[in-house]
Amino acid sequence: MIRFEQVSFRYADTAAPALQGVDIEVPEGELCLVVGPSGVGKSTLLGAVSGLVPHFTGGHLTGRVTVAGRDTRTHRPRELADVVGTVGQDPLSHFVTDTVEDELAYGMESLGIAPETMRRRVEETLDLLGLAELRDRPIATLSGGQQQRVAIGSVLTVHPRVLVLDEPTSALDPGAAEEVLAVLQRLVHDLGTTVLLAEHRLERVVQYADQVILLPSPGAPPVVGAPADIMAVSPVHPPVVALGRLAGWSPLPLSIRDARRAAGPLRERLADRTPGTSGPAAPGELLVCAERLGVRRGRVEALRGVDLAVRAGETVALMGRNGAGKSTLLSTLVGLHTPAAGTVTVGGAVPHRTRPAELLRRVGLVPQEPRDLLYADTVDAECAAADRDAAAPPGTCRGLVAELLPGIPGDVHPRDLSEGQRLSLALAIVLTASPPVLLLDEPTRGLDYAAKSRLVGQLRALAAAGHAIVLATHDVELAADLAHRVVILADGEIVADGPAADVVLSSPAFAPQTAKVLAPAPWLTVTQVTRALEATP
Ligand SMILES: Nc1ncnc2c1ncn2[C@@H]1O[C@H](COP(=O)(O)OP(=O)(O)OP(=O)(O)O)[C@@H](O)[C@H]1O
Ligand SMILES: Nc1ncnc2c1ncn2[C@@H]1O[C@H](COP(=O)(O)OP(=O)(O)OP(=O)(O)O)[C@@H](O)[C@H]1O
Repeated sequence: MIRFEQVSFRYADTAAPALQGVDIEVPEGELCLVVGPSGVGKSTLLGAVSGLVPHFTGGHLTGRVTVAGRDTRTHRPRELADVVGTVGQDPLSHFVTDTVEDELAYGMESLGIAPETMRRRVEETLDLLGLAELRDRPIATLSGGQQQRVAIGSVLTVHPRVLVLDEPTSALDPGAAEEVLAVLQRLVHDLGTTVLLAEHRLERVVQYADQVILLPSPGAPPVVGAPADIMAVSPVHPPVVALGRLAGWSPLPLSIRDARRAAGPLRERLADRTPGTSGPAAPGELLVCAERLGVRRGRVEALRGVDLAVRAGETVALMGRNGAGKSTLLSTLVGLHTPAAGTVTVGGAVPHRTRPAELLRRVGLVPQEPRDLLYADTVDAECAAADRDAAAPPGTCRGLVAELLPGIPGDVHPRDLSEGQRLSLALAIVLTASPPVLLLDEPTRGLDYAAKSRLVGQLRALAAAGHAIVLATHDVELAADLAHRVVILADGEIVADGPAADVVLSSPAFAPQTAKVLAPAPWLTVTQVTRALEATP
């Protein structure tokens, strides 16, 4: 259904090819997963299938890509739209209408599908993706995850034969991610749809894949094979595979269920050991304080009666369903919303009444969309500006970028970075100022496991140095690894607030893979298990 014949591709004005020697075939009715480190070329590969590469990106493509027999070089994306449905990494840039319902219908309208079929499919999709209550909403007022649901829905309604999805679950809460993957699997099984999907959070997807395409390093040809075979050698792999490799399980399990079956001996070896405690060394001064906080966004009561206290040295993960109010809480802490009720202070200042320049010295936010933070023409200029703004020694920001994700060129436009590269840049800019309170909205979108673990290392060091860190995340593995405390928001209210281990272990939705495999023992991460096995008994 999708065929690459000796494909290489180079973006204009770049030295190295983004893709080289790609010779692969995806049969009809398969779910094929594209994996590999950040910036390796996954989005580029997907773009070559939907025709965005090279028609919209420019650059030079050699070899041949065909989809359902159509050559994507001679067919523009519009001429492929009846066969290929695409969801990109940045849904906002793809929306063509204003409201949820119009967006779901748009693709069908442009293909001339009958009105009664359109009505039915819109209703089905609203239910399927939990969007019914939001049907009349302007898309611009939706939360990040709600927007991603609309983007997915808008391609599903068309029933294309091929779906190309670039990190489709990156902004979804764990429950919604599972639902979307169940829907995709049903399309593959029942309708013979072919799905090509790139994803970093392999724990969410690898068990659904028929085939895995691994891009091991930039410009290297892909390695293709059965999921278990590729996971045995892949530099990127989910915690369940890391556990399996550590314990020498064969065959290598990809699902929690298979791992639990193999885990008996490991459980015994761990029986008399305990994971170290993960509290902050000594929680210090109160840096963030919200009391009975209420915030309205348009007609929506986005936060209600929120009490939150965060002290120096603490790392708090904010979790909860899409639209629960996580981003609203973070942006209120940097003064972007005036509370409708209650009080809020950050480092002793009232955010919405404090001048931005003054507030910057107390608190920094890495927004959900890193682009909101970037305005210079090159990575180097962006870094130089960050050093100046923060009065940091020249080179500080560039050094942080290199530490988070090596290999990002200095002379490219931030617009031309991959998703993970752009996020690393935004993180580095905020870390340059090293504010006492650090807020991060979904800080691991687009990051590979190695980049994520370097980020965890840096944030741990900042917490140990007395910074207070609050991060909104759907990444249960990140929360389990990094957070001292987990706070769960539901519909604008706090419904749980406690030590990370207690909160994530008490709910299957928020439990990391290691915990599920080794339950009831309270292990959260592969790192904890590795350390315990290495320690002499
Ligand atoms: N328009 C462009 N112009 C120049 N270089 C580009 C452009 N788009 C992407 N690149 C570069 O091509 C390489 C591959 O990018 P791509 O977005 O395909 O990676 P990716 O594997 O999808 O990354 P991520 O996991 O971070 O989303 C990166 O080094 C990126 O900087
Ligand atoms: N400008 C706006 N006008 C009206 N409602 C809004 C606006 N912005 C956000 N909302 C609503 O406020 C609620 C909280 O949104 P928020 O972005 O804080 O959620 P979130 O927990 O961060 O979600 P996600 O996990 O999807 O990022 C949602 O129901 C959202 O639809």
